[in-house]
Amino acid sequence: MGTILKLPIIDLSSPEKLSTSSLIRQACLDHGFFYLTNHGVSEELMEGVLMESKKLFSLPLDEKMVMARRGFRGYSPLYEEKPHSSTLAKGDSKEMFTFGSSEGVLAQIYPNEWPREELLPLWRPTMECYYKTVMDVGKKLLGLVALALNLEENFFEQVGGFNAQAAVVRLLRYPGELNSSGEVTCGASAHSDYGMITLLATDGVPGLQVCRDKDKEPKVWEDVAGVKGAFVVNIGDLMERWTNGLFRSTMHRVVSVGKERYSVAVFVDPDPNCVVECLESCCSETSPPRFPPVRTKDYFHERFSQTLASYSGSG
Ligand SMILES: O=C(O)CCC(=O)C(=O)O
Ligand SMILES: [Fe+2]
Repeated sequence: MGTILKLPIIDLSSPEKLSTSSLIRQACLDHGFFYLTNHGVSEELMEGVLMESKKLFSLPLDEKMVMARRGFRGYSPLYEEKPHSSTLAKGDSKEMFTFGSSEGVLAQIYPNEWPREELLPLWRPTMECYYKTVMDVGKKLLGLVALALNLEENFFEQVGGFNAQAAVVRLLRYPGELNSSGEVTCGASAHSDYGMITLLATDGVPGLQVCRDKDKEPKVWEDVAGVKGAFVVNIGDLMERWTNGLFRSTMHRVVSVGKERYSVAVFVDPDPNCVVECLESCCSETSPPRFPPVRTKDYFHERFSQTLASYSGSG
């Protein structure tokens, strides 16, 4: 492991909205990563989600394959995802389970897969509770991000950037296998997240690393330590586009440390129909828009079809 990166800590419960939003602005300019504390999701719920996640991944493979991913949601077995940067011939050493809101139009287009109630009775209520609770965090946080960009607090909601039914939760299990040749084994190869913001909870096992300068060779990877009870938050590519590159969607990966690891990533993403266009407040004569407007669903379609084997784009 390399050096540990000291990330800024943002206290979501602070009543000083303006000073919190300026801390967020600085964190997004410098790192694109920060810790979020006092967010209102209880440790009990976070631990409950990790526990239920462990139970799901412990099911026999054929039981998990009944829920195999169609489109965006469901179970993805080991090695299914293979980002461009992957050096592994067989894909990332991780298995995942993705679900979204059970309510609204999107839940009809992309139906959730659930494990059988007889097998895991607490699974669905725990996950649905987590989804709803984290959406409140996402909404509050995006309000502060909007303030950090000198926009109205409800800007992202108004433009469809925040839709409490468009987020997805991804449960991850990294088996932690090590390569006998001494090479780095990636549970998640170097990538940036596609969407707006990601809220990550982990079981405390290390492995997450960021590369602050993706153009520098050789790449410098710094470790992100887990902080108990805190979310690790990072900016995604669509937010980077929105801010004309001002806020950074930082490259990151998960390396194997020889120990099994569980994490839960919540991708707070725009509504599929939301058009993401460089904000005027982030452009000027000397800094013209660097990205053309893009519809979220078209952007995701392109990105997913590059990384997921058998991606069809529909439910
Ligand atoms: O598991 C982690 O710590 C990070 C996962 C991640 O980066 C992702 O799923 O996009
Ligand atoms: Fe990621």
